[in-house]
Amino acid sequence: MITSKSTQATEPKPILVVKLGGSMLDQLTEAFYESFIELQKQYYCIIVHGGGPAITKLLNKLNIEGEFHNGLRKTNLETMEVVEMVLGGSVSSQITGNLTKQGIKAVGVKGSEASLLQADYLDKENLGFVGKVLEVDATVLHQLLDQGYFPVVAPVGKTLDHETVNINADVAAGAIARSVGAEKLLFVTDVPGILFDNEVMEETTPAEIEQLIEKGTIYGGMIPKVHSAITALSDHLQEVRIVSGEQPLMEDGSLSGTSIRGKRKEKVE
Ligand SMILES: Nc1ncnc2c1ncn2[C@@H]1O[C@H](COP(=O)(O)OP(=O)(O)O)[C@@H](O)[C@H]1O
Ligand SMILES: CC(=O)N[C@@H](CCC(=O)OP(=O)(O)O)C(=O)O
Repeated sequence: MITSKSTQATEPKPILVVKLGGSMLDQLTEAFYESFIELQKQYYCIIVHGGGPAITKLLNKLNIEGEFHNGLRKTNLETMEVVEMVLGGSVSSQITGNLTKQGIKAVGVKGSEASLLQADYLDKENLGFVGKVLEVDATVLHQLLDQGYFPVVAPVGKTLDHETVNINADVAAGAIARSVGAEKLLFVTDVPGILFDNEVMEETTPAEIEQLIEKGTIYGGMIPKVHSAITALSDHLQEVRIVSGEQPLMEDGSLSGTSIRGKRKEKVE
């Protein structure tokens, strides 16, 4: 006999958005995934994941050339098919599978579905099917959270002409955090925080970050992370953290890595 189990709407809690970097995905331990059990007692949790290395691996296997411009993958139609397959398929399943093992009701959601990530081309001529976020319709996320599910979002978007586009996962995470009114945003990556002279900076500000980028201390994949962090900061979301995926996340999600706080400048993209 088929039995059905309905879920109950849960009590109001703040929202925590966690961006899982592709750099770290294969190294995340069971203890790391287990930490979401505790985190869920305090927060509604949403994961937005990357998967750059997994995309590159499959492109290489298929002998499709990859090319990056300023950290963004040039994406033609053929590449886009692989991006969607990897992010919305294998990577999403890897994460939801690991959460499910912990008894968490994880559900994979593609940003291109349910109007979640409405996008436009960032620079169609030079980058092809790479998107920038125009608008986030977070209804599907709120519905899932209300019903006790844990959304795991793949960073692909849909343009007004109904094409699927590839969105940098840091950018997608920042946009989603702002749209859902998250109280906390964590970027989980392969370094213990923002490094300065080989030391982890415990805290920094948008103004200091701009100087560190100018000096070349912050470069490469850390740039979209800090820019997305700065863009996400608001009266509601007063702190963003960049943390390592090597340890389980702390229960209050705040005890390690680099804390970014402070007012953002008017126009940081
Ligand atoms: N100041 C910095 N501190 C730490 N990491 C930095 C810094 N500047 C650049 N990086 C680079 O950023 C990388 C993390 O970004 P990225 O590779 O895109 O990871 P992810 O896949 O987690 O998004 C680090 O591995 C490091 O090489
Ligand atoms: C436009 C663009 O570059 N998209 C990224 C999407 C995945 C991503 O951002 O993954 P990480 O977080 O692992 O870097 C890409 O194709 O690699």
